[in-house]
Amino acid sequence: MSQFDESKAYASQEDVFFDDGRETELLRFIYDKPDIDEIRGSPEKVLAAIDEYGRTQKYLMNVGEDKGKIVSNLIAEVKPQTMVELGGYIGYSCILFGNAVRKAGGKRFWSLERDPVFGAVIIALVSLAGLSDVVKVEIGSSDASIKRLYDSGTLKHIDLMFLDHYKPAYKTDLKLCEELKLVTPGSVLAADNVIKPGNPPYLEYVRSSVAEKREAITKSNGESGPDARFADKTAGQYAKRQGQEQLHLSQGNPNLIYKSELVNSFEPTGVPDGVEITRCVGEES
Ligand SMILES: C[S@@+](CC[C@H](N)C(=O)[O-])C[C@H]1O[C@@H](n2cnc3c(N)ncnc32)[C@H](O)[C@@H]1O
Repeated sequence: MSQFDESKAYASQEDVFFDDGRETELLRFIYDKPDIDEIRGSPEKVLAAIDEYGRTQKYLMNVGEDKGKIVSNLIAEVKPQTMVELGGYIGYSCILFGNAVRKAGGKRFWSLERDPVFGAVIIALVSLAGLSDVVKVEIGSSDASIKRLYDSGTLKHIDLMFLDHYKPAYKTDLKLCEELKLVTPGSVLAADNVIKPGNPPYLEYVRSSVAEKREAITKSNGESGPDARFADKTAGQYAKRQGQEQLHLSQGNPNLIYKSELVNSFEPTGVPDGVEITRCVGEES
């Protein structure tokens, strides 16, 4: 793993680090820039302006340059026709990966974001970056959005999925995608924040054998709340707006065979983190 370049570190993460007005402040920061006309139509310049805000103004919970590069390289390798991200925030990963999907010849990048204000910021910045032809933003809870897009025939298969939303929902949303056959052999998953704050239930699931997953179904207790292994802060991250979270319960498809590896990297602040890259390589009958 390469060293973190401290000169590009974001401001440190505060106790309250999102949903305090900084997301709309970011829009003003970018649109007030004297070179706004040169930023228009350039994904790279929009990303640079977001990074400048994160470094000089306030922390933003973006994937950042280092982990972003891992997923961008994966996009160049997988060449997804359709990529889905769970959790868009202000659109950093959406612009970075939507641009990479377009460059790789892909057709669609879906950003599923629950918060309507964050969703509006994503739409504004995607438009500024000139990516509205490839990127579509779906506002609503990820499980409901996945089902809605599937039911309408809009989303038929996921070639590559970036998971970066409510940590306890990584596993439950993956199982929903398996059940709907959106994730099948050939699909690839990239899960953020598997070190900070960590995601033991998700890592256990994608690293399990088919036999272990079949066995786990027989022991499932049908609870719809977050797994007890998550810290309270992680389990309650969105409690201000959501109250008690309800997770979609699905048996998924335990017969899918995954090959999974951790790639170590850094948060944009320089704090160590990692991305779990999981490839669905087959299905047992
Ligand atoms: C870490 S941020 C995403 C950062 C973004 N991927 C990036 O790197 O630029 C997590 C986002 O997930 C959203 N979110 C949380 N739970 C969600 C859910 N169940 N469905 C959709 N979005 C969700 C939050 O509102 C927040 O904007």
